[in-house]
Amino acid sequence: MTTPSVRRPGPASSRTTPPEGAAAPVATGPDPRHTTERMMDFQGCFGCGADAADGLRVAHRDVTGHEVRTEFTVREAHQGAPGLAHGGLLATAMDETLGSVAWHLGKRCVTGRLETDYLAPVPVGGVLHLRGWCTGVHGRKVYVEGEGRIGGPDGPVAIRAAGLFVEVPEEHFTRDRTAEARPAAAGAEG
Ligand SMILES: CCCCCCCCCC(=O)SCCNC(=O)CCNC(=O)[C@H](O)C(C)(C)COP(=O)(O)OP(=O)(O)OC[C@H]1O[C@@H](n2cnc3c(N)ncnc32)[C@H](O)[C@@H]1OP(=O)(O)O
Repeated sequence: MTTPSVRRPGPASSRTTPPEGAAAPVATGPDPRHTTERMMDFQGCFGCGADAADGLRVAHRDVTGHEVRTEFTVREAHQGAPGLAHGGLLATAMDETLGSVAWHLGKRCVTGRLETDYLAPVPVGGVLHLRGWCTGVHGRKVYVEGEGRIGGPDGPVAIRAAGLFVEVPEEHFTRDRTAEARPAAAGAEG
């Protein structure tokens, strides 16, 4: 008797697949991280920032065209089950990598949607080799896919992902959101 193979579709759903008419990825300007002093000085990112004491310290290794390579070293503090990386943190490392693809294309983006498939556990002490690439651009929407491999850049795939990143103005990061963050008044409609 042959064992039926498990069907593993690609990571992208209809919401993370570029629609008909989407443009091929082309850089439309400099990386917005390098265009203002505020961004150039910013090291607080939980994904990659040197000033984020408890951050993941995802290391950006290489950019080729619309493809980015990073590495995430899994430490004890990143455990979910004993000895293994927490899936949410692996998704964060992937978010960092895929988001960076959009920024390298000159697009100041935030994550609108992130989809992940977990194919193999990632052990503490291991290095996840991540790769993200753009699959298309449609208006403000940047479509990105990625994978993370263990044991080396050509090792087995442990995680796959697809994301939709949405371009926002600089004001998205500078606006005073204090009032929005306050608890809603008692009796107010949600
Ligand atoms: C320092 C640099 C670091 C670089 C790496 C960064 C990695 C980390 C990235 C992050 O963690 S970002 C933080 C997490 N994400 C957020 O906080 C985003 C919160 N959401 C929003 O702010 C807004 O919902 C958003 C800006 C995404 C969209 O709101 P808008 O009012 O600007 O636009 P709109 O809602 O009209 O959506 C624009 C288009 O995107 C589509 N869209 C938005 N969210 C979607 C979604 N979730 N699924 C599918 N489509 C979506 C939407 O349908 C629409 O499509 P069309 O143009 O075809 O009409």
